[in-house]
Amino acid sequence: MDQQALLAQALEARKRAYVPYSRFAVGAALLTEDGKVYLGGNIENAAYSLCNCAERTTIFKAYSEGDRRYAALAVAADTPGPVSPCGACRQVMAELCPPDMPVYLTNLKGDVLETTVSALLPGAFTEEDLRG
Ligand SMILES: O=c1ccn([C@H]2C[C@H](O)[C@@H](CO)O2)c(=O)[nH]1
Ligand SMILES: [Zn+2]
Repeated sequence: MDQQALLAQALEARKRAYVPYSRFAVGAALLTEDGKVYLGGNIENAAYSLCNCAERTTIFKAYSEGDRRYAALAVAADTPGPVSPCGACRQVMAELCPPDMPVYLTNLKGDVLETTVSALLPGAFTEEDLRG
């Protein structure tokens, strides 16, 4: 699956968002090394701090289904430029995805930014930092 197809899946995933509070739907599509695609949207809550981003919904879905090797992630939202994943999602990507994994960011206008997990969070806190 190429970049364009994965981005199309991320746009499709926006339909899975539950966003009664922000009305800001985000979609993410995670491609596994086996060629499977997991979709997820952001899931909000009346207790606002419990809102879960599309990126984490998708990565957690894949991980908890036993799919643990990922090839690429695409994210889509209605933003002026390519959507910018929040810090929490960058940290989760740094933990569960390969550092050089491509991340494709887009918006409804078709702007695309191709980056990587490590570029999104330089100097990430990792498991290694827990060793004294
Ligand atoms: O990259 C992002 C940025 C924001 N959100 C969600 C969180 C919240 O539900 C809404 C507004 O921040 O968008 C995502 O899902 N992904
Ligand atoms: Zn996030």
